[in-house]
Amino acid sequence: MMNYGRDPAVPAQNPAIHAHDLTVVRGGRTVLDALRFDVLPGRVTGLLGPSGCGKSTLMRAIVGTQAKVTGTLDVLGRPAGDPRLRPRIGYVTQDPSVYDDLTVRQNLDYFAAVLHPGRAARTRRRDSVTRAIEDVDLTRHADALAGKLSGGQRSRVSLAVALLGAPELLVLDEPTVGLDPVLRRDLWNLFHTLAADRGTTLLVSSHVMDEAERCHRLLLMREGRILADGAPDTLRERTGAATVEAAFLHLVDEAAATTRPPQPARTTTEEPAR
Ligand SMILES: Nc1ncnc2c1ncn2[C@@H]1O[C@H](COP(=O)(O)OP(=O)(O)OP(=O)(O)O)[C@@H](O)[C@H]1O
Repeated sequence: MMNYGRDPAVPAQNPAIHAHDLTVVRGGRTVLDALRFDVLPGRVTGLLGPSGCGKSTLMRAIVGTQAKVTGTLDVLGRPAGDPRLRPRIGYVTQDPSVYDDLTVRQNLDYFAAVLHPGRAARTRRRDSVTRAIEDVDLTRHADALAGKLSGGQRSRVSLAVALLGAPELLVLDEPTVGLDPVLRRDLWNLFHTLAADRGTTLLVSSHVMDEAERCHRLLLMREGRILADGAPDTLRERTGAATVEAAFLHLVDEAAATTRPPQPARTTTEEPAR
Protein backbone atom coordinates (compact mmCIF):
# COMPACT_ATOMS: atom_id res chain seq x y z
CA MET A 1 0.00 0.00 0.00
CA MET A 2 1.10 3.50 -0.69
CA ASN A 3 0.57 5.97 2.12
CA TYR A 4 1.06 9.58 1.20
CA GLY A 5 1.27 10.70 4.81
CA ARG A 6 -0.72 13.30 6.60
CA ASP A 7 -2.23 16.16 4.67
CA PRO A 8 -0.23 19.18 5.96
CA ALA A 9 -3.46 21.19 6.14
CA VAL A 10 -4.87 18.75 8.68
CA PRO A 11 -3.77 19.08 12.32
CA ALA A 12 -2.61 15.99 14.21
CA GLN A 13 -5.66 14.37 15.79
CA ASN A 14 -6.68 10.96 16.93
CA PRO A 15 -8.13 9.20 13.92
CA ALA A 16 -11.87 8.53 13.90
CA ILE A 17 -11.10 5.10 12.46
CA HIS A 18 -7.83 3.23 12.79
CA ALA A 19 -7.20 -0.06 11.01
CA HIS A 20 -4.14 -2.25 11.14
CA ASP A 21 -3.83 -5.71 9.58
CA LEU A 22 -7.60 -5.67 9.13
CA THR A 23 -8.63 -8.89 7.42
CA VAL A 24 -12.07 -10.28 6.61
CA VAL A 25 -12.84 -13.75 5.29
CA ARG A 26 -16.22 -14.39 3.64
CA GLY A 27 -17.26 -17.81 2.37
CA GLY A 28 -13.66 -19.01 2.69
CA ARG A 29 -12.32 -16.09 0.62
CA THR A 30 -10.08 -13.32 1.95
CA VAL A 31 -12.20 -10.32 0.97
CA LEU A 32 -10.19 -7.70 2.89
CA ASP A 33 -6.49 -8.37 3.06
CA ALA A 34 -4.43 -6.84 5.90
CA LEU A 35 -5.73 -3.28 5.48
CA ARG A 36 -3.96 -0.46 7.22
CA PHE A 37 -5.37 3.08 7.20
CA ASP A 38 -6.67 5.96 9.28
CA VAL A 39 -9.80 8.05 8.72
CA LEU A 40 -9.45 11.60 10.03
CA PRO A 41 -12.19 13.11 12.19
CA GLY A 42 -14.44 15.88 10.88
CA ARG A 43 -13.52 15.18 7.26
CA VAL A 44 -15.26 13.64 4.26
CA THR A 45 -13.37 10.51 3.26
CA GLY A 46 -14.26 8.77 0.02
CA LEU A 47 -13.92 5.00 -0.19
CA LEU A 48 -13.52 4.38 -3.88
CA GLY A 49 -12.98 1.34 -5.98
CA PRO A 50 -14.63 -0.92 -8.53
CA SER A 51 -17.67 -2.99 -7.76
CA GLY A 52 -16.77 -6.04 -5.66
CA CYS A 53 -13.48 -4.66 -4.31
CA GLY A 54 -14.71 -4.88 -0.71
CA LYS A 55 -16.14 -1.44 0.10
CA SER A 56 -19.38 -2.72 1.65
CA THR A 57 -17.52 -5.39 3.61
CA LEU A 58 -15.19 -2.75 5.02
CA MET A 59 -18.13 -0.54 5.98
CA ARG A 60 -19.89 -3.47 7.65
CA ALA A 61 -16.71 -4.19 9.63
CA ILE A 62 -16.54 -0.54 10.75
CA VAL A 63 -20.15 -0.46 11.94
CA GLY A 64 -19.73 -3.85 13.63
CA THR A 65 -22.04 -6.04 11.54
CA GLN A 66 -19.41 -8.13 9.74
CA ALA A 67 -18.35 -11.58 10.98
CA LYS A 68 -14.81 -13.00 10.78
CA VAL A 69 -12.94 -9.73 11.20
CA THR A 70 -9.37 -10.05 12.46
CA GLY A 71 -6.64 -7.49 13.13
CA THR A 72 -7.14 -4.08 14.69
CA LEU A 73 -10.14 -1.90 13.91
CA ASP A 74 -10.79 1.01 16.28
CA VAL A 75 -13.75 3.30 15.72
CA LEU A 76 -14.14 6.55 17.71
CA GLY A 77 -11.58 5.22 20.18
CA ARG A 78 -13.25 1.84 20.80
CA PRO A 79 -13.01 -1.56 19.12
CA ALA A 80 -15.46 -1.83 16.20
CA GLY A 81 -18.67 -3.52 17.29
CA ASP A 82 -18.53 -2.21 20.88
CA PRO A 83 -22.21 -1.70 21.82
CA ARG A 84 -21.39 1.77 23.20
CA LEU A 85 -20.62 2.86 19.64
CA ARG A 86 -24.15 2.18 18.37
CA PRO A 87 -25.69 5.61 19.10
CA ARG A 88 -22.53 7.35 17.86
CA ILE A 89 -22.56 5.89 14.33
CA GLY A 90 -25.06 6.37 11.51
CA TYR A 91 -24.99 3.73 8.77
CA VAL A 92 -26.88 3.78 5.49
CA THR A 93 -26.76 0.60 3.41
CA GLN A 94 -27.23 0.45 -0.35
CA ASP A 95 -30.85 -0.65 0.03
CA PRO A 96 -33.05 2.05 1.58
CA SER A 97 -34.42 0.83 4.92
CA VAL A 98 -37.80 2.54 4.94
CA TYR A 99 -41.38 1.41 5.50
CA ASP A 100 -43.34 1.98 2.30
CA ASP A 101 -46.71 2.16 4.05
CA LEU A 102 -45.61 5.02 6.32
CA THR A 103 -45.07 8.65 5.38
CA VAL A 104 -41.61 10.19 5.48
CA ARG A 105 -42.36 11.80 8.85
CA GLN A 106 -43.92 8.60 10.26
CA ASN A 107 -40.83 6.64 9.23
CA LEU A 108 -38.63 9.09 11.09
CA ASP A 109 -40.99 9.26 14.09
CA TYR A 110 -40.75 5.49 14.36
CA PHE A 111 -36.94 5.40 14.32
CA ALA A 112 -36.75 8.42 16.65
CA ALA A 113 -38.96 6.57 19.14
CA VAL A 114 -36.51 3.65 19.09
CA LEU A 115 -33.56 6.00 19.53
CA HIS A 116 -35.07 8.33 22.18
CA PRO A 117 -37.94 6.46 23.84
CA GLY A 118 -40.29 7.86 26.48
CA ARG A 119 -42.58 10.86 26.95
CA ALA A 120 -39.80 13.02 28.35
CA ALA A 121 -37.95 12.90 25.01
CA ARG A 122 -40.99 13.98 22.97
CA THR A 123 -39.75 17.48 22.15
CA ARG A 124 -36.30 16.17 21.38
CA ARG A 125 -37.78 13.56 19.04
CA ARG A 126 -39.92 16.10 17.21
CA ASP A 127 -37.02 18.52 16.79
CA SER A 128 -34.63 15.86 15.56
CA VAL A 129 -37.19 14.51 13.07
CA THR A 130 -37.88 18.01 11.66
CA ARG A 131 -34.19 18.76 11.40
CA ALA A 132 -33.35 15.45 9.69
CA ILE A 133 -36.13 15.97 7.13
CA GLU A 134 -34.80 19.47 6.43
CA ASP A 135 -31.23 18.19 6.18
CA VAL A 136 -32.13 15.89 3.30
CA ASP A 137 -34.42 18.45 1.69
CA LEU A 138 -37.63 16.42 1.97
CA THR A 139 -39.74 18.92 3.93
CA ARG A 140 -42.15 19.30 1.00
CA HIS A 141 -42.60 15.51 0.92
CA ALA A 142 -42.81 14.95 4.69
CA ASP A 143 -46.40 13.72 4.49
CA ALA A 144 -45.98 11.57 1.37
CA LEU A 145 -45.99 7.78 1.67
CA ALA A 146 -42.45 6.45 1.34
CA GLY A 147 -43.72 3.86 -1.17
CA LYS A 148 -44.75 6.68 -3.52
CA LEU A 149 -41.36 8.37 -3.55
CA SER A 150 -38.69 8.08 -6.23
CA GLY A 151 -35.64 5.90 -5.59
CA GLY A 152 -33.51 8.94 -4.82
CA GLN A 153 -36.07 10.32 -2.39
CA ARG A 154 -36.33 6.96 -0.62
CA SER A 155 -32.57 6.81 -0.18
CA ARG A 156 -32.70 10.31 1.29
CA VAL A 157 -35.28 9.09 3.83
CA SER A 158 -32.75 6.40 4.82
CA LEU A 159 -30.09 9.06 5.17
CA ALA A 160 -32.44 11.15 7.33
CA VAL A 161 -32.92 8.15 9.63
CA ALA A 162 -29.15 7.90 10.02
CA LEU A 163 -28.94 11.62 10.86
CA LEU A 164 -31.56 11.41 13.61
CA GLY A 165 -29.21 10.79 16.49
CA ALA A 166 -26.67 13.41 15.27
CA PRO A 167 -24.02 10.68 14.92
CA GLU A 168 -20.32 11.53 15.19
CA LEU A 169 -19.54 9.11 12.38
CA LEU A 170 -21.65 8.60 9.26
CA VAL A 171 -20.94 5.56 7.12
CA LEU A 172 -22.74 5.82 3.77
CA ASP A 173 -22.65 2.97 1.27
CA GLU A 174 -22.98 4.40 -2.26
CA PRO A 175 -25.48 7.09 -1.24
CA THR A 176 -25.53 8.79 -4.63
CA VAL A 177 -26.22 5.76 -6.84
CA GLY A 178 -29.09 6.47 -9.22
CA LEU A 179 -29.37 10.16 -8.31
CA ASP A 180 -29.48 12.89 -10.91
CA PRO A 181 -26.56 15.36 -11.03
CA VAL A 182 -28.41 18.09 -9.11
CA LEU A 183 -29.31 15.75 -6.24
CA ARG A 184 -25.80 14.34 -6.21
CA ARG A 185 -24.40 17.84 -5.88
CA ASP A 186 -26.87 18.70 -3.12
CA LEU A 187 -26.01 15.57 -1.18
CA TRP A 188 -22.29 16.25 -1.41
CA ASN A 189 -22.95 19.79 -0.19
CA LEU A 190 -24.84 18.30 2.76
CA PHE A 191 -21.92 15.99 3.55
CA HIS A 192 -19.55 18.95 3.64
CA THR A 193 -21.94 20.99 5.78
CA LEU A 194 -22.18 18.11 8.28
CA ALA A 195 -18.39 17.90 8.46
CA ALA A 196 -17.81 21.66 8.68
CA ASP A 197 -20.67 22.71 10.98
CA ARG A 198 -21.22 19.63 13.14
CA GLY A 199 -17.74 18.10 13.04
CA THR A 200 -19.19 14.84 11.70
CA THR A 201 -16.77 12.33 10.23
CA LEU A 202 -18.08 10.90 6.97
CA LEU A 203 -16.98 7.77 5.17
CA VAL A 204 -18.73 7.66 1.79
CA SER A 205 -18.30 4.84 -0.71
CA SER A 206 -18.65 5.19 -4.44
CA HIS A 207 -17.53 3.39 -7.55
CA VAL A 208 -17.81 6.61 -9.55
CA MET A 209 -14.37 8.15 -9.64
CA ASP A 210 -15.51 11.72 -10.33
CA GLU A 211 -17.02 11.75 -6.84
CA ALA A 212 -13.47 11.42 -5.53
CA GLU A 213 -12.81 15.04 -6.36
CA ARG A 214 -15.44 16.08 -3.83
CA CYS A 215 -13.72 14.40 -0.86
CA HIS A 216 -11.15 15.79 1.57
CA ARG A 217 -9.43 12.43 1.71
CA LEU A 218 -9.56 9.20 -0.27
CA LEU A 219 -9.07 5.53 0.33
CA LEU A 220 -8.62 3.87 -3.06
CA MET A 221 -9.44 0.16 -2.99
CA ARG A 222 -8.96 -2.68 -5.39
CA GLU A 223 -9.42 -6.42 -4.89
CA GLY A 224 -9.58 -6.28 -1.11
CA ARG A 225 -6.56 -4.03 -0.69
CA ILE A 226 -5.97 -0.32 -0.24
CA LEU A 227 -3.99 0.99 -3.16
CA ALA A 228 -3.47 4.46 -1.75
CA ASP A 229 -4.77 6.95 0.75
CA GLY A 230 -4.43 10.69 0.86
CA ALA A 231 -5.94 13.96 -0.31
CA PRO A 232 -7.07 14.03 -3.98
CA ASP A 233 -4.47 16.71 -4.80
CA THR A 234 -1.69 14.69 -3.24
CA LEU A 235 -2.70 11.57 -5.16
CA ARG A 236 -2.81 13.46 -8.43
CA GLU A 237 0.53 15.15 -7.85
CA ARG A 238 2.23 11.97 -6.70
CA THR A 239 1.15 10.08 -9.83
CA GLY A 240 1.39 13.01 -12.26
CA ALA A 241 -2.23 12.41 -13.26
CA ALA A 242 -4.80 15.05 -14.16
CA THR A 243 -7.72 13.32 -12.42
CA VAL A 244 -8.19 10.92 -9.52
CA GLU A 245 -9.46 8.36 -12.03
CA ALA A 246 -6.18 8.58 -13.95
CA ALA A 247 -4.26 8.42 -10.66
CA PHE A 248 -6.20 5.28 -9.71
CA LEU A 249 -5.38 3.60 -13.04
CA HIS A 250 -1.73 4.58 -12.66
CA LEU A 251 -1.68 3.01 -9.18
CA VAL A 252 -3.37 -0.16 -10.48
CA ASP A 253 -0.64 -0.52 -13.13
CA GLU A 254 2.08 0.24 -10.59
CA ALA A 255 0.70 -2.38 -8.17
CA ALA A 256 0.40 -4.95 -10.97
CA ALA A 257 4.00 -4.32 -12.03
CA THR A 258 5.33 -4.86 -8.50
CA THR A 259 3.27 -7.97 -7.74
CA ARG A 260 3.43 -9.75 -11.12
CA PRO A 261 5.12 -13.14 -10.65
CA PRO A 262 8.19 -13.80 -12.82
CA GLN A 263 7.24 -15.33 -16.18
CA PRO A 264 8.43 -18.92 -16.51
CA ALA A 265 11.07 -19.40 -19.19
CA ARG A 266 9.78 -21.09 -22.35
CA THR A 267 11.29 -24.48 -22.98
CA THR A 268 11.28 -26.55 -26.12
CA THR A 269 10.32 -29.69 -24.18
CA GLU A 270 6.76 -28.40 -23.57
CA GLU A 271 4.11 -30.56 -25.12
CA PRO A 272 2.43 -28.75 -28.00
CA ALA A 273 -1.10 -27.59 -27.30
CA ARG A 274 -3.63 -29.92 -28.88
N1 LIG B 1 -21.11 -14.22 1.59
C1 LIG B 1 -20.06 -14.13 0.78
N2 LIG B 1 -19.28 -15.18 0.53
C2 LIG B 1 -18.21 -15.09 -0.27
N3 LIG B 1 -17.83 -13.96 -0.90
C3 LIG B 1 -18.59 -12.88 -0.68
C4 LIG B 1 -19.73 -12.90 0.16
N4 LIG B 1 -20.26 -11.67 0.16
C5 LIG B 1 -19.49 -10.92 -0.64
N5 LIG B 1 -18.49 -11.65 -1.15
C6 LIG B 1 -17.42 -11.18 -2.04
O1 LIG B 1 -16.68 -10.23 -1.36
C7 LIG B 1 -16.18 -9.25 -2.27
C8 LIG B 1 -16.44 -7.88 -1.70
O2 LIG B 1 -17.84 -7.63 -1.67
P1 LIG B 1 -18.39 -6.18 -1.28
O3 LIG B 1 -19.88 -6.27 -1.32
O4 LIG B 1 -17.75 -5.76 -0.03
O5 LIG B 1 -17.84 -5.30 -2.49
P2 LIG B 1 -18.19 -3.79 -2.90
O6 LIG B 1 -16.92 -3.14 -3.25
O7 LIG B 1 -19.02 -3.17 -1.84
O8 LIG B 1 -19.06 -4.03 -4.20
P3 LIG B 1 -20.40 -3.29 -4.69
O9 LIG B 1 -20.01 -1.89 -4.95
O10 LIG B 1 -20.77 -4.05 -5.92
O11 LIG B 1 -21.40 -3.46 -3.57
C9 LIG B 1 -16.87 -9.49 -3.59
O12 LIG B 1 -15.92 -10.05 -4.47
C10 LIG B 1 -17.97 -10.47 -3.28
O13 LIG B 1 -18.15 -11.38 -4.32
